[in-house]
Amino acid sequence: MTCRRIIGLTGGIATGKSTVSRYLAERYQLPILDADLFAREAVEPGSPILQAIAQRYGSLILLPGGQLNRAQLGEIIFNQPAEKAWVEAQIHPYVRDRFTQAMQQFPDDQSVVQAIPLLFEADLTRQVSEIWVVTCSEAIQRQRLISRDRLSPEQAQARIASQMPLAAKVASADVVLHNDGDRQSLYAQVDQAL
Ligand SMILES: CC(C)(COP(=O)(O)OP(=O)(O)OC[C@H]1O[C@@H](n2cnc3c(N)ncnc32)[C@H](O)[C@@H]1O)[C@@H](O)C(=O)NCCC(=O)NCCS
Ligand SMILES: Nc1ncnc2c1ncn2[C@@H]1O[C@H](COP(=O)(O)OP(=O)(O)OP(=O)(O)O)[C@@H](O)[C@H]1O
Repeated sequence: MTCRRIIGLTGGIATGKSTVSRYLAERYQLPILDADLFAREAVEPGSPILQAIAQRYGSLILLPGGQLNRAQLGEIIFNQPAEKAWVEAQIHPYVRDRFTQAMQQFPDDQSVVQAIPLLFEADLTRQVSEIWVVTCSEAIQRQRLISRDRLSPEQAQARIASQMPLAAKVASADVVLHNDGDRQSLYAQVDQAL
């Protein structure tokens, strides 16, 4: 019998998922598969998905080097739900396939962390064996988002509002990590959960 754990790590935007996954990788040597990285891969220059995006929004959605202008696409999708749905319909199937493919490289008994911001929204909960939700108060979330991504309060609010409410994610979690304090307090909760 294997005692493999496939940890689905999620939470709200800027609540601390990457901080937890970095710690799990460094302290416990757990492999991390990151949906945000796969989603970036999906829109690399030359990819059919980036071509479809440029066709829909015009070439101004591309930077001079041909890369996606992420700030501009963010402005579109976090303010227009129908465009968010269209972009997700392009990118999510690619991300799903990448998870399936990436999992094949691990032996059956290897525990793995899947960091997926939209674990619930994209209905990916069945591919993990337990769900960890990183949460914090909305005031702290907004402040961390504004400082990290240099957003206005309105932009930060639109991004937070575009996700399922954090309380609903917390209610469906197997493990809840409260990230209102310092990093050491967050790491202590991770140690406990493992
Ligand atoms: C809009 C984009 C270009 C903004 O890029 P940017 O570099 O500013 O942010 P980044 O990709 O690092 O994402 C930061 C965070 O935003 C949140 N977020 C990203 N996409 C979404 C979305 N579709 N819905 C809600 N929240 C989202 C997540 O919490 C994520 O961790 C980018 O997020 C994107 O391509 N999103 C659509 C693809 C997607 O759904 N990705 C989520 C993982 S599958
Ligand atoms: N306990 C903490 N104390 C202070 N700063 C923190 C703490 N936890 C996270 N941060 C900072 O808050 C910001 C958001 O954290 P992080 O990038 O880990 O969130 P995330 O959930 O991965 O975000 P996203 O959904 O946007 O990918 C980062 O700048 C990070 O350094």
